[in-house]
Amino acid sequence: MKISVLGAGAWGTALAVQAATRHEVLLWARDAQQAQAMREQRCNRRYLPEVALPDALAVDSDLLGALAHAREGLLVIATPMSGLRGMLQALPVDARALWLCKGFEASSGLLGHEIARETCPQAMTGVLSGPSFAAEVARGQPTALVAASADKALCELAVQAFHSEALRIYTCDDPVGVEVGGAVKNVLAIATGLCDGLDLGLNARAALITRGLAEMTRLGLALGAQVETFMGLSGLGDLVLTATGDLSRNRRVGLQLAAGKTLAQVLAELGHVAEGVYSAATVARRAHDKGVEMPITEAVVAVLEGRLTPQQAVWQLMQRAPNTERCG
Ligand SMILES: NC(=O)C1=CN([C@@H]2O[C@H](COP(=O)(O)OP(=O)(O)OC[C@H]3O[C@@H](n4cnc5c(N)ncnc54)[C@H](OP(=O)(O)O)[C@@H]3O)[C@@H](O)[C@H]2O)C=CC1
Ligand SMILES: O=C(CO)COP(=O)(O)O
Repeated sequence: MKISVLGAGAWGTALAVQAATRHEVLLWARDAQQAQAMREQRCNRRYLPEVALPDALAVDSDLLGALAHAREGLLVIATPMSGLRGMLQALPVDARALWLCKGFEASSGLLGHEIARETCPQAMTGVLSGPSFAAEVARGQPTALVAASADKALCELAVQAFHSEALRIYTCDDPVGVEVGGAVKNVLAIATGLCDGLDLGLNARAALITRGLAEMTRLGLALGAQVETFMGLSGLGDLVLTATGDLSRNRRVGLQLAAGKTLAQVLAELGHVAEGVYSAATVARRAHDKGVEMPITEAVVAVLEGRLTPQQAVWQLMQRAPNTERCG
């Protein structure tokens, strides 16, 4: 199959490296100099320096060429959420496209499938998500993902493209739930980073993950998702990975804020996108619009906006009135 991966950050590069062992893959970078450096060095030094690019993987900065390459195959959008709309607008009308980004678009407050409905309603689109640190996928370590779309044929195409000895691709007909899980887990990973950075202990971390999952589920249900999706790879699975794994950029944001750095310092040092930083306020707003309570998310927003210190946010959460445990 011909596949074009649009976006040459850590995740796009990792998936392109994996798929290039079995398919004709082209990796598109928007920066011509970066594309040239990757071709010459056979390595993405900026975003995934530890992994060699296979000879079979083509790298280019010509977007029209990349779209034409996968005309009959699969387009994979691997930009951050902020770049998704632009990519969807560039798609051919009958494209088959999956995006990898996890978040809400900060400017509109929309999820990927809502942006696709606005920009390319005739294309066959969906999302590929789940617990997957790029470096582990690029090294061929066992990973399970979920492809979600209203279009079953697109899910099957994702399986053909990426299912392999190292990567299991499950399919799902609940793109809303899969996208809510991917977006909210990033905010909760910041929360868990804050918690661990303040050395609050393992009990506190388990409580945050569990109550965070309840927040994610509540928002998802209000937006039309299916409850089981939150027990799956894109919900609980990705939440556990990102909240506990130090490879997570979102978790690292929380850890560094707890250590007393400013958000500007943390982002400057990170060198990669941390989607939770850009999605947190939208998650809180969409929850508010639906009358959904998300106290952990609101605490993260307050810390990111500098309205509360990490310690004050913890104090505020612990002062909440006793409540019945509801998991969704
Ligand atoms: N890394 C991971 O393990 C995983 C990441 N994801 C998700 O995938 C998405 C991408 O993450 P990741 O690859 O790690 O990010 P990185 O920070 O590693 O790289 C971002 C890449 O996107 C490019 N880019 C940024 N804005 C645009 C735009 N408007 N148009 C085109 N390209 C753009 C950057 O190019 P330039 O250098 O020119 O700025 C860079 O190549 C995120 O939403 C993330 O949540 C999902 C699963 C796993
Ligand atoms: O989504 C991811 C793993 O599934 C990557 O998480 P971070 O963006 O926090 O690194």
